[in-house]
Amino acid sequence: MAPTVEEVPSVFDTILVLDFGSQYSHLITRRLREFNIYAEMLPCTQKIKDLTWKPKGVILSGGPYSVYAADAPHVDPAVFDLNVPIMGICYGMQELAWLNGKKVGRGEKREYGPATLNVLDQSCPLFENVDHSIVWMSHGDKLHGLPAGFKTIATSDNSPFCAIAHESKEIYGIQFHPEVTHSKKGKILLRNFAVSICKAAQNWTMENFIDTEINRIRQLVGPTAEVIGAVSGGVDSTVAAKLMKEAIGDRFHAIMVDNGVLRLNEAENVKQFLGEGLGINLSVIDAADEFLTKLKGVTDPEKKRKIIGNTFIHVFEREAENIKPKSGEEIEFLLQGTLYPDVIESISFKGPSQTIKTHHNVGGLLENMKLKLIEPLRELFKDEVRHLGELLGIPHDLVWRHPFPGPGIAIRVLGEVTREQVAIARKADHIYIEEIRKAGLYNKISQAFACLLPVKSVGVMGDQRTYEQVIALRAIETTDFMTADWFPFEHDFLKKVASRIVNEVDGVARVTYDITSKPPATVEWE
Ligand SMILES: Nc1ncnc2c1ncn2[C@@H]1O[C@H](COP(=O)(O)OP(=O)(O)OP(=O)(O)O)[C@@H](O)[C@H]1O
Ligand SMILES: O=c1[nH]c(=O)c2[nH+]cn([C@@H]3O[C@H](COP(=O)(O)O)[C@@H](O)[C@H]3O)c2[nH]1
Ligand SMILES: NC(=O)CC[C@H](N)C(=O)O
Ligand SMILES: [Mg+2]
Repeated sequence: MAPTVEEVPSVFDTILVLDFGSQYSHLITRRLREFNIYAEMLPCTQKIKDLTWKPKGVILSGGPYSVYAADAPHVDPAVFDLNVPIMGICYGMQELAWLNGKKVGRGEKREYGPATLNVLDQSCPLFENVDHSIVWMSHGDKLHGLPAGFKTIATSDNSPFCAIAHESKEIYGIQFHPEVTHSKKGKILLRNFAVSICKAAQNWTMENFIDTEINRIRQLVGPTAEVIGAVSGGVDSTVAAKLMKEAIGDRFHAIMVDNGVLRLNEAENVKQFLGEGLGINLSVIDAADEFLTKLKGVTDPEKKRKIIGNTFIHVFEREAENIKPKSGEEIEFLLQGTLYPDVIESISFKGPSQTIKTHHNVGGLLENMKLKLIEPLRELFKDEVRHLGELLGIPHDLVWRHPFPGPGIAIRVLGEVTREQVAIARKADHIYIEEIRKAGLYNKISQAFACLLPVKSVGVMGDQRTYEQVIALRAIETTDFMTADWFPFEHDFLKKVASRIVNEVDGVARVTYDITSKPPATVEWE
């Protein structure tokens, strides 16, 4: 059967995760996908009648609210008319109880941390191979009695209703969080729910996704229309571009903007590995002067970010006008490398969070350009994108590159960004990364780079006094870039890098290593 142009959930069996705002909600989706079941998260306010696909099962996530509060969010009751298995986790279970008798209230004591699961009903398919395991609790409210039509299927010391099940329907509630790794057998429990209870097929593999997605793109774009896209040489845009190339060949036009704050030799490298190596139809636009002129005299980090973001859009739009489609028609589509975490962020049921810094890339083009958007990676997490990249034959080193921010070295040169300052930061960064690679550490580190600080310091070289700037090195380990810890290099490694940078980079007299985690710091310095 040929896949239709509908979304992925129409092609793969899908578990719907309704998000009540727990910090762990997206992990439920992750865990399910780890055993090849496609899962998609939508806000708890999702109207079931607006779904264009039918889930194989539904999970109600945890959340920070109390179900009995006046402003607490509640699930669309139509979810019960889908007649598919439902499982509530923490808030999700309390919601099931609230809807069936309102026996939920504040617990005498809050419960954060480990508990031992004591299964009462061993015949329950949810608990195959999970009895007596450690589960993770994080709640202050609890059930004060059994909801109508339910029975207790597991207890723990502090939770007499640790897990409940409906007497006749496939509806379950669990007080603990199976999605966090501290729940030792949580993943097995989630699999039991999805596979044994929901009967979801375990066919969500990147191999299957490639075929589905290429077909989807071809049907969406049709036989003649053409597509443009911004590519940076980063992982996401390269994988998206390669997928487009596989789907529609030269009808895809990639544009790379050399904004003057890219890594050393980056534009030439990208031209080579994307253009020649992967056969992608690529134009590299040298807009360095334009960017650097606009950045002249600007030192405020947010101002720099805004200038770069706006200039990106400006240059991209101008260059898109210059692309002459083979068909003679107008370009119809714009490719974007949006990933699932971006989607989650925009749908998450959490309300606005504070802006720490404005992340700027080539976004916000759509309205002006009247282009239709194609986002082939919007269902994928970063590691899935990397796996996809490997399967598409993109070289390993490229697939595993550290992320590089859109504003580039401009946010790594503190203070005013000039050609000279960029050149210093670039050289130092190049040496640092080269040494990291030589030491076999590149893949152990999530991201590493050098920053140029706008301070001068006294040194002595060849009996001469020097008075030059300072380079700060940063290397972090993280899984999601939301929190991060600094990487514990051996002292000899740091010694070698520092010595090379001071010796080889004119304008630098001193090197420091940044040992701040995120929070309280961020990954980038600006
Ligand atoms: N110099 C550039 N030229 C053209 N497009 C760019 C440039 N820098 C960023 N972009 C666009 O902004 C998007 C987002 O940047 P982002 O850094 O998040 O992704 P990436 O560069 O593709 O991958 P990575 O996370 O590995 O750096 C890119 O996918 C690309 O479309
Ligand atoms: O594409 C991007 N455009 C940006 O404007 C931007 N700012 C930060 N980053 C990257 O995001 C991650 C977290 O960075 P921060 O802790 O500094 O916010 C790190 O990986 C940063 O490199 C950006 N990426
Ligand atoms: N983690 C949760 O879902 C917590 C649910 C609810 N807010 C409680 O404290 O019990
Ligand atoms: Mg990037």
